[in-house]
Formats: sequence, C-alpha cells, structure tokens
Amino acid sequence: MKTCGHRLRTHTDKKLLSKVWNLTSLSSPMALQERIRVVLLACGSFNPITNMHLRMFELARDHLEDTGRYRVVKGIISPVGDGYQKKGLIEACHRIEMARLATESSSWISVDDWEGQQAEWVETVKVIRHHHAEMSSEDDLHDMVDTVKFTKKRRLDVESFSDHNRSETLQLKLLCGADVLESFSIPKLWKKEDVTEIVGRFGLVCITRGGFDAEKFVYQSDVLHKHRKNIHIVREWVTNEISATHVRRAVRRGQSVRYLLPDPVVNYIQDQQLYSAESEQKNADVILAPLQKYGSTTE
Ligand SMILES: Nc1ncnc2c1ncn2[C@@H]1O[C@H](COP(=O)(O)OP(=O)(O)OP(=O)(O)O)[C@@H](O)[C@H]1O
Ligand SMILES: NC(=O)c1ccc[n+]([C@@H]2O[C@H](COP(=O)(O)O)[C@@H](O)[C@H]2O)c1
Ligand SMILES: [Zn+2]
Repeated sequence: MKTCGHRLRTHTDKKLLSKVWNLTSLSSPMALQERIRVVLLACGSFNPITNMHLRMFELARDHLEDTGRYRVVKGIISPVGDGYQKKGLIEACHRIEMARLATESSSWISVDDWEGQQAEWVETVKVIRHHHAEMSSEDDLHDMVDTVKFTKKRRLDVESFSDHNRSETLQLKLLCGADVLESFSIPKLWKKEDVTEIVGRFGLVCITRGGFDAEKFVYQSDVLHKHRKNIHIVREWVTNEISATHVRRAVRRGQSVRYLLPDPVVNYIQDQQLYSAESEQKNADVILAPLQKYGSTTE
C-alpha cells in the first residue's frame, strides 16, 4: 500500500510540476506568442457516438499540449448529414442528440449540427472551411476565451494578446482515426486537392487504430509525406476496439452496450428504440455519396 501511495504521489507531483511549468512558461511573453491555440474538429457518422470517439479528443489534446507548442481550446464533433447515405446510418437528428448527451459532461468538447443539417452530403474540406471561417470571426474568438476554463492568471495572459496575434495563433485541425486517414487512398472517395488542403492548410491529428498503420501510410503517400509536419499521429497505447458497428450489432441482438457508450446515450437508444435489423438495411442498395459524386470523374 505504502509503495503504491508513494508511486501515486510521485505521479501526481510530476503532473503538478508539469502544470506549474506550463503556467510559468505561459506567463512569459515569448512562450505566449509561441503557443498555438488549436480547435479540433472530428467529422464522422457517430452512429452512435461511443466512448472511443470521446477518448480521441482527450488523447489528441494531451499529445498536442505535451509538445509545448499548442494549447487545445475547443473540440467540435460534427455528425455527417443523412445525405452521406452510408449503410445503416440513422437520422442525423438522433445522432446529433446522442452526441449532445455524450458531451454534456465535457468542459471543452461540443457538438455542431451545421453539417448534419445539410440536405446534401458536404465534402469534409468544406466543413473544415465553414468552421474555420466561424472561429476566425472576432466574436467567436472572444466567446471561446470566455467559455474555456482558464485560471485567473491564464485568463489575464490570454486577454493581453493583441487581436492581430490571436488570429495568427489559432488553428483548426481535423481529428480522425487511422481508418479515415487510410481511406484517403481509396479511389474516387477523396479529391486529391481536398486532401492537400486538409493536410497543407489546416492539419490533421490521427489516432492509431488496430489494423491500420498510419505512419507507413504517411510515408508511402507523397502528399502526406510532404506535409508530415502538419500530421500528428497519436499512439493509443490502451488499445480499444470499440466501433459503432459493434455497438449497433450488440443493440440489434439485445445485448448490453453499457460502458461502451456514455449512460445517457445508452438510455436514449433504449427510449427511442434505435438500431434494429431494419435500420441496418438503410442505404443498403445506395452508393456512398462521395463515390457517387466522384465516381464519374476521371481523376
Ligand atoms: N476505436 C477507434 N480508434 C481510433 N479512431 C476511432 C475509433 N472509433 C472511431 N474512430 C474515429 O472516429 C471518427 C468517427 O468514426 P465513426 O463514426 O465511423 O465510428 P466507427 O466506430 O468507426 O463507426 P462505424 O463502425 O460505423 O464505421 C473517425 O475518424 C474514426 O476513425
Ligand atoms: N471526399 C471527402 O470529403 C470525404 C470522403 C469520404 C468520407 N468523408 C468524411 O469522412 C467521415 C467518415 O466517416 P465514417 O468513417 O463514419 O464513414 C465523414 O464525415 C465523411 O463525410 C469525406
Ligand atoms: Zn467508421
């Protein structure tokens, strides 16, 4: 017990020390100018949102902040619209509501329904541009500073930024799992110029996922390798194979999904009787929207 307590204290001390170090470095003008504020945007089906989707944000924030170069100020979950037409994709209103319930307990992750409300599927690069424009507007910047829970000292430090400096040190990065990164090479799924803009202009944070080799994929792609400094690969050591497909299958079979999803999401699925054999057949005979869109082009 004693050893255990001692270890815990040492770990806690280290954490505290690193926090103090961060605060001290933030209070020096040099470090303040260097730290880039980051907003993380995750696009996907979230059909339904799982604990792993939420873990992605925590892992990405720790990774970026550990570099000493970034401070993550906001996380946005953007459930895809119904026009994506993926097999088994239930209505956006339910997926958005479940994501809202899942993020109620987070101080920094929220849900944005702009993409989910669009009648037609929207390319991811356009979703990123939309959020980039939104967050770059002065009002939103000030809102963000107010809603993030800074200590008094940090708040003062942030407020001492000139507007000019602030806009130059705020970035939006796409957050995804390694399967989405590898999907960049699927013919007719992504436009080359979209991938170039995502990694070149904005940046990407990618969480490893079993069965996908993100590092190798970046190495093998000329465009990704060129922009590798803008691609942060985050290794999930506590490997976790939760997938929404697994959750839907378990619900269909009447098995428990508790502890794979936040409790309010489990309750919502039960109350609304979501995920049946019938809903899994939705879009079964339809081609995924991006493949429909780019399928006829000769890229
Ligand atoms: N276990 C996981 N590890 C790493 N990334 C994940 C994991 N689960 C989901 N993601 C990422 O979360 C984002 C949204 O994914 P999505 O909604 O497709 O979830 P999913 O669990 O893969 O669902 P489905 O099984 O329906 O494809 C994607 O970027 C995906 O790569
Ligand atoms: N060309 C593109 O912009 C493109 C292609 C395929 C998927 N996506 C996006 O990637 C995400 C993938 O989600 P899923 O992994 O749930 O299928 C969705 O948000 C989808 O809109 C974008
Ligand atoms: Zn998926």
